Amino acid sequence: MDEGKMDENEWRYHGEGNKSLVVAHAQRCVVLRFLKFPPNRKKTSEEIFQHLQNIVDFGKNVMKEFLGENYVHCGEVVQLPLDFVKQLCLKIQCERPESRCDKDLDTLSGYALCLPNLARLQTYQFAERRPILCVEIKPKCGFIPFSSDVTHDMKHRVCRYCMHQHLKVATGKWKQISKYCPLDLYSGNKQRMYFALKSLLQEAQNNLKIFKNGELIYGCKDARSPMADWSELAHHLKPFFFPSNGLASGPHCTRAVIRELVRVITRVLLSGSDKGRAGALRSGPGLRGPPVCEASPFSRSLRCQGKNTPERSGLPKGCLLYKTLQVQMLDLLDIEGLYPLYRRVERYLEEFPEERKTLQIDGPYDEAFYQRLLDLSTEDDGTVAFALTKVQQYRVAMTAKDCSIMIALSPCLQDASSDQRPVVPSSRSRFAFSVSVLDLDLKPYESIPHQYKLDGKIVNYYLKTVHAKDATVMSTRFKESEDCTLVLHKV
Ligand SMILES: O=P(O)(O)O[C@@H]1[C@@H](OP(=O)(O)O)[C@H](OP(=O)(O)O)[C@H](O)[C@H](OP(=O)(O)O)[C@H]1OP(=O)(O)O
Ligand SMILES: Nc1ncnc2c1ncn2[C@@H]1O[C@H](COP(=O)(O)OP(=O)(O)OP(=O)(O)O)[C@@H](O)[C@H]1O
Repeated sequence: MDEGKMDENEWRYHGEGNKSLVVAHAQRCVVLRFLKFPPNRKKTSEEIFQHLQNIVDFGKNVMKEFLGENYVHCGEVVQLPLDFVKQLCLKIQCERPESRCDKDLDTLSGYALCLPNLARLQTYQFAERRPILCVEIKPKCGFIPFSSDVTHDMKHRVCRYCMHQHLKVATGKWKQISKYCPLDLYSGNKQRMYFALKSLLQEAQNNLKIFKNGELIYGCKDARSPMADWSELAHHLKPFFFPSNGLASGPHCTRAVIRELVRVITRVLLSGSDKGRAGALRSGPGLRGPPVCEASPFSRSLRCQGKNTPERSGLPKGCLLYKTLQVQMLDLLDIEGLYPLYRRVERYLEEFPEERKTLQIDGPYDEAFYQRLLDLSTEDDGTVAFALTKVQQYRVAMTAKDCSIMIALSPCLQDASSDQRPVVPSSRSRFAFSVSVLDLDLKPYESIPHQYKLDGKIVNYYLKTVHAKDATVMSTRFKESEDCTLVLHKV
């Protein structure tokens, strides 16, 4: 990229989250990722540069190690002309969802991250002529805490995502409770994974987006977004899954197309070679905690039918979901066990503020930082060193609980080789695919007290309002017979 000759008209708004905003180049397969801040939050250009460089270093030295070279794209920090950034900011403002406009794009430093556009197959530098479908999933935390520091029994039975849903609906963030449960997606059991993916398609919230040729065609910006339209989605997807077949339109076609999509995504999620050092964590967290969440409609429906709980995770060890789960499980103590250790580090820093640098609280995220994450002992010897290791592991785990997985699918031409990229078959076509992870920014040390308070709020709200009315909730969630229909489909 020639930073000297930047033209805002060559870039389009692509998407944003709570902390960054992304624009995509119209022709080339690259994006620029800018940081966002609340208005009046003054950060120097040097601080912003350092923040971005930390993101790159953390990706390179930690996440690539855990998740594997092929899945992680760190990008590089670029310096852009300030005039270009200001014009770009004005140009895209009207496309930003209102709910995200509480923060402004950083137009003062001129720094951004340049990354491959993961909504297209990233092995090519230039946009391919072949159509590309991309599914982005933010799976969230895939396990139930196993720590003995947990004080509410409910946290050992219902996962955080399912509990948090109720608070989110009560506060107006989303309109309705999703049937998605991360434990179903991470189960490795195909039926549970189908159910999880279908639930995401029904109620995408911020957990699912679909792009066609880099354009968002499915996803939900906020609670005011219109209801998801499956027939419109199927219309977009039909040429991918039934390319030369005159499948009639209508509900039958919609169902067939959605089913193909769900099957292909499941296969891709279960694929993968065992590269990366998540294995370094295998002797540690392992598969602990209950295998199902009591609030998941899938497990509830099995119980309704008098069937046993489904089997424990069958995720293949090489797949990205497995590796992500291993990193999430670095949260060995749960926030309840971690918070006192955070307080210990805080007290130490109050006494010796100059030590903040030595403790690598704000980086550098280098090889030494990575090596310390591999110490999985939970025996507290009362030292600051022990507390610090657990705090840093918690931050890394929280990062893995909030990252997104991008799956890019490109139809293979009949009998053509796929340029050595992996291929996934569907019933009427084949796709070359790539899987990547995004949003691997290490969670800040300062967010720990917020996590502690939020955890209490989520559990208390669930206990007070939902669990008390459990019988009612259960009957409403099971009015729709399709919950069971999916379970009964042969895989
Ligand atoms: O706490 P959670 O689980 O609600 O996660 C937050 C996300 O909300 P979600 O529940 O996924 O809708 C939240 O996503 P949204 O802004 O709601 O789309 C952010 O990802 C937030 O991370 P950060 O503070 O921007 O680094 C996330 O905060 P962290 O907890 O990961 O720091
Ligand atoms: N390299 C990329 N290629 C294509 N799209 C991307 C890329 N990076 C980010 N995006 C898109 O931009 C959106 C916002 O990016 P990201 O999730 O990194 O924002 P964030 O503000 O850090 O998120 P959060 O709200 O979780 O803190 C993503 O959901 C994704 O759709």
